[in-house]
Amino acid sequence: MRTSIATVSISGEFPDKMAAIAKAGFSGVEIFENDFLTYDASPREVAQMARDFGLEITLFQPFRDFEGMPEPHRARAFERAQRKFDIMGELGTDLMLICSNVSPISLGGIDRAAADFHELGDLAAKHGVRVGYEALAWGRHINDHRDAWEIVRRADHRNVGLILDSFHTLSRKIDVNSIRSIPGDKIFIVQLADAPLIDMDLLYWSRHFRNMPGEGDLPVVDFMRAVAATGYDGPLSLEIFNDQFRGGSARALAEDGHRSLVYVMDQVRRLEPDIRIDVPPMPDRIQATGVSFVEFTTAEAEKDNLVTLLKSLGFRKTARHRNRNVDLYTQADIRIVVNSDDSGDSFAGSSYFVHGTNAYAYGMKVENAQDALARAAALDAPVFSEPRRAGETSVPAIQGVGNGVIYFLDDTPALASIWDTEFTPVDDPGEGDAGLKRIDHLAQTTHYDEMLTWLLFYTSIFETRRTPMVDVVDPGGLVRSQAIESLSANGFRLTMNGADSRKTFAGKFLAEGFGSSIQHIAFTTDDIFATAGALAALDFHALPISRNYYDDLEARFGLEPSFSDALREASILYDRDDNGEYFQIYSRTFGEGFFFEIVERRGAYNGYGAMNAPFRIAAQRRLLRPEGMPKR
Ligand SMILES: O=C(O)c1ccc(O)c(O)c1
Ligand SMILES: [Mg+2]
Repeated sequence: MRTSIATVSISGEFPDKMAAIAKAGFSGVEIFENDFLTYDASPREVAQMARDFGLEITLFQPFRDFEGMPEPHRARAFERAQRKFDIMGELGTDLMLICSNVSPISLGGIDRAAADFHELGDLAAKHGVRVGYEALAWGRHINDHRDAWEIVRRADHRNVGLILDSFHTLSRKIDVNSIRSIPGDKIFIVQLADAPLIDMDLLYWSRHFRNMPGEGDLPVVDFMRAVAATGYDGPLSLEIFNDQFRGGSARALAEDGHRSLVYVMDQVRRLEPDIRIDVPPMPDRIQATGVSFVEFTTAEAEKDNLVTLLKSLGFRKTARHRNRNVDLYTQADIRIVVNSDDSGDSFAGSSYFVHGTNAYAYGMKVENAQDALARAAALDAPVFSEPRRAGETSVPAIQGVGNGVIYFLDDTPALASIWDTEFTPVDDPGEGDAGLKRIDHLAQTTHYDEMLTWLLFYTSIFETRRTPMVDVVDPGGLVRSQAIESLSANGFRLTMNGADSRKTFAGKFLAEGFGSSIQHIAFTTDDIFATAGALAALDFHALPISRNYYDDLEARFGLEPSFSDALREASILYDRDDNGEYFQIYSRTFGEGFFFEIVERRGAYNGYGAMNAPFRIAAQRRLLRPEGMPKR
């Protein structure tokens, strides 16, 4: 598979862009003319730079307002083209993109445009180059790839072909199956971009909101299925105009881009088994069935706070690692590993050193851990391993958000028995159970501009879907929240919270913990009131919630006062929708803003209580104030 990306899609100066593009594994690059014009180097130097990075220049673009012009503009357009063809010779690329004319003085007319292209084809042939015609969704006369194809067909020149761009076709909801009847060898290059569904002007949407395939809402896979059916086997090139990306990390953007192309083609191959698709074979998206454990790294001197909190949640120390200063706390199907191993050769130790106490790793339950590793690796996820000591199992693992570790656990004997082979049981009666049953979800906090990266990471590797993004208002700014969840109930659930401002509660966590990581873990109970009672006996201190919240809740849902009193007394938050009910209790925070949540889902409630989040945040912020509560 030849992969390419336009220089506009990546932040930075020309050499930074090229370096990031090459490193992420692309075979080619589209030179966006403005990036070239504003960079102070000759075309030959740029050609050399691309060669040095091992990149083919797949396309030079865009050339604007060419076809259907009245004289003298028409003659000038040909002169301009000739100049660009000369530059292309020096750049060492043979393909130029001509986007459909937007000029108000352009005349229109399919045959006029075809005649212009035929003549341009002759000029291109003299220069040993080819031109491809792309219908901009907002083109003056041509805004549909079917019309662009008709012009190319009538131009009937071997140096003139069609360029397809998923955004222009999909933004106008043009039937992608119309692509299937175009000969593959007349499609000179295919550009791919996705975008979130936003109802706005097409040009503005295209220039500011495009994103990588799989990050948005457009059916890019259907588009590519149709392209694949034509027999097209040229480069797949990303062309992403995005305001946020312009200021993002070149390396991360290039990596996301490469992952998105591999992911698209993997899906196309599964949906079109009879078409040869050149993408490395890999297992299908991995079904995650839950979280088997979460591991905290901490230090001996610091672990008491965490352990006290765990005990107040009804956890009991049930085992200790045979070789290391690592304890296992359990309750029903929940395992919390507390790692204060400071022997110096462990990743846990270095994570503690950088971030302090944090939930740096978790174990994901999958059917086949090796398959999970293979798929993640094929999608460019960093494979994680560290030195093992005698008697320790190597668990397949990758690194994800904030370099945190995701271990894959399945039922093969070595992995299923790890808690027995690596740990020795401890006889600690504990102080009582709180009725917590399993991990409902993990919540990862990231910088807002990393959210798309991690959404793509999770949805491309695992069989998950993302829920719509919700805005959570924190008095210090907006936090955007989106969940990633398995398609089956009781599978894997994770929420991502993206913070822009360090004045938000989530933003403070990022700033003080030095980066993205798990900020909270939610456990399930089957009986929230019984759990609240048990927690009180364990000296657990729930996050206190304001009285105003309960007054509003009662009014909003028409609750019985006795019911809302019971919620208030136990500091339980409540939500309800057509599917069922949701109850939440939060712990107070520890460390740099980490906390636990306990939830009960009744009926088929499938959300995360988003409307309660501002109340939770306000309560957490109140506790952050040194005096606790404002003076009256
Ligand atoms: O927004 C534009 O002008 C523009 C230019 C070139 C392209 O290939 C494209 O898809 C859009
Ligand atoms: Mg384009």
